[in-house]
Amino acid sequence: MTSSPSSTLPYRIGYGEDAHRLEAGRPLILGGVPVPQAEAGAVAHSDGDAVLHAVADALLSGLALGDIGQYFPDTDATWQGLDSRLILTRALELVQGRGYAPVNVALVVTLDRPKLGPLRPQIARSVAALLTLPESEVGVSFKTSEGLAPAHVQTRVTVLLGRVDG
Ligand SMILES: Nc1ccn([C@@H]2O[C@H](COP(=O)(O)O)[C@@H](O)[C@H]2O)c(=O)n1
Ligand SMILES: C[C@@]1(CO)OP(=O)(O)OP(=O)(O)OC[C@H]1O
Repeated sequence: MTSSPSSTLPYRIGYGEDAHRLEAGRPLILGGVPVPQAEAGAVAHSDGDAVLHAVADALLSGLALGDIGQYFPDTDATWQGLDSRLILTRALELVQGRGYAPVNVALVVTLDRPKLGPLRPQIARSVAALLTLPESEVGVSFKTSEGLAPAHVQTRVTVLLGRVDG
């Protein structure tokens, strides 16, 4: 897959984003957490978890390892309905294999409805657990699109990667 020269920098920044169209009658999963109040869910090849896709892309980008579409092509039926927690776990393994680990994560979900505030602790806890980070190192923000993109979910993520000694 994508190869990058080995890095010895103490820290590296990663950035990722993902968007999915929303359609009625589908489940909405964000950060590995089902959103029970959602009237519409993501149209996607996998389970459509825009949070986990963006976090995984942020990890990969921090080390110039490409993006999740290269590792999990949406042309491959193997990944149909894939649990996106596996995508994030794979991205984390790749980063760890290069001698880095996430230090903290900041993510912003843009979604008009429903309100996600009540799920903030669950989403932070779920993402943190997948990254083996304390919950306090995962910042979760929510924004509406102010009606500009009502049938759309988007996530933007920054991650700080730190070199692991030894
Ligand atoms: N799906 C969402 C979107 C936003 N929130 C919270 O609402 C507040 C206002 O959001 P604006 O986009 O209008 O600035 C803010 O506190 C968000 O956390 C939400 O809970 N769920
Ligand atoms: C996850 C993959 C693969 O199932 O598909 P989607 O669920 O459609 O998600 P996206 O973020 O558009 O792209 C990455 C894909 O290759």
